[in-house]
Amino acid sequence: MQTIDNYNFKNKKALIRVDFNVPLNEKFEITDDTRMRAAVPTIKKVLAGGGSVILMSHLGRPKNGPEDKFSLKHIQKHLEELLGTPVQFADDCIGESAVKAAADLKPGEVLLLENLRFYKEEEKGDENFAHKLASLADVWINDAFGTAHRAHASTAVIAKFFPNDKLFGYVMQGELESVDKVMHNPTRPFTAIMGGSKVSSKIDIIMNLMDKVDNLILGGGMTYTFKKAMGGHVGNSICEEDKLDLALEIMKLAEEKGVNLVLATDTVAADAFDNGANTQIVSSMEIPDGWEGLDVGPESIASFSKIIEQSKTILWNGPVGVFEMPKFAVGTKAIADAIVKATTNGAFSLIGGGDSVAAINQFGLADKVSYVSTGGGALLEYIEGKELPGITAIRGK
Ligand SMILES: Nc1ncnc2c1ncn2[C@@H]1O[C@H](COP(=O)(O)OP(=O)(O)O)[C@@H](O)[C@H]1O
Ligand SMILES: O=C(OP(=O)(O)O)[C@H](O)COP(=O)(O)O
Repeated sequence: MQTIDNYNFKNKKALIRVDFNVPLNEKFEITDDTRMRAAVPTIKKVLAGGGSVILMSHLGRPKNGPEDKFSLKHIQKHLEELLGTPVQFADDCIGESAVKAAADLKPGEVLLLENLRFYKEEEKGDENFAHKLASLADVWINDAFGTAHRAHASTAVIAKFFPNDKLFGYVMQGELESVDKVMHNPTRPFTAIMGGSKVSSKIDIIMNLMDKVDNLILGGGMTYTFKKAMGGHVGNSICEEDKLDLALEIMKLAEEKGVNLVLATDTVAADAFDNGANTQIVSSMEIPDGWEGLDVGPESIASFSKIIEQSKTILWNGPVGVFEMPKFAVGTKAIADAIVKATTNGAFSLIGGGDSVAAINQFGLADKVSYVSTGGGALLEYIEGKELPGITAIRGK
């Protein structure tokens, strides 16, 4: 199989689908460039091999054609800094300016195309649009893991125009290797920590993990749906009343499959959803009226940490408290610390999902775990066992 490592890029134009969908502030400054930094090795590999690079990406979700706030020109300068080389910019992705800039591109040069989603054909997976993109280059590299769950023109449909010249980039390779290691070949014990606000948004993953993990730690807002289902009193805590039966079903399934399902036993309850709220530590089964659980308590932190530190494979998705407020970030920080400790002792740890990645970055611990995914929705769908169009386009079914 052709890979980015054995492909001969000499004098070839490589069209790389990257996920440069980075957050920008009101001054159009990049507030988190993780996805851009991740793409650098693939770009450098092509350049070092004597090829030229044409980068294409979406940014945000423009709905009505070109709009300055969604223009990729906002990231051009920072990309030049990351690559240490000039980056040309075409103000279109398929029109005359793109065609001319691509045709004039010399080995060693980099061209960034304008936002793909300025054309509705991108999200529609339009074949003619994909063909126009494909005509710009000799080889297509998909390195947009964060967008691999979208069957769009540039992420999937375009593959048919490169039957012998389609490759995964290093981001894709790294993500797939990490998830496969965790999901198909875990060293045991394997512990998954699932947090976040609702059980309904995590149910498919929980079910898929049930056949694979030894320990399943459930934290965050979803805890209270379980506690209520068990006959507890959850006060004002977030709780999905229509998912009580589902919670009981999950507990029963865990028992049948021999999975050690671990829920918080104590909770940091607050009298308001506010960093300045009054707090008290209470049993997760007995949260007083007028109070809501916003973080796990010290007893839960101790039991979660012990399990995590003894694990050899760890998957973490979703904060176990409202970590955006410092007062309720203690549990999530403790999880991160335990994962770092386990990793230092030889465990393989994969962190993914928008908010858990934001949390690990906020704590400055991203480089102390084995792998931090660049995918949010894409990673979750992959862990759920779904087929991702951006992967199938290259690997086949
Ligand atoms: N006890 C809680 N009550 C309310 N919200 C919570 C609680 N614990 C965590 N959350 C919230 O859950 C959100 C993350 O949920 P989710 O999107 O499912 O996670 P991820 O993005 O990591 O997949 C965070 O904004 C966090 O504040
Ligand atoms: O940021 C992204 O996904 P994520 O918010 O799930 O991490 C990707 O760039 C995909 O964007 P989309 O969800 O607008 O298709």
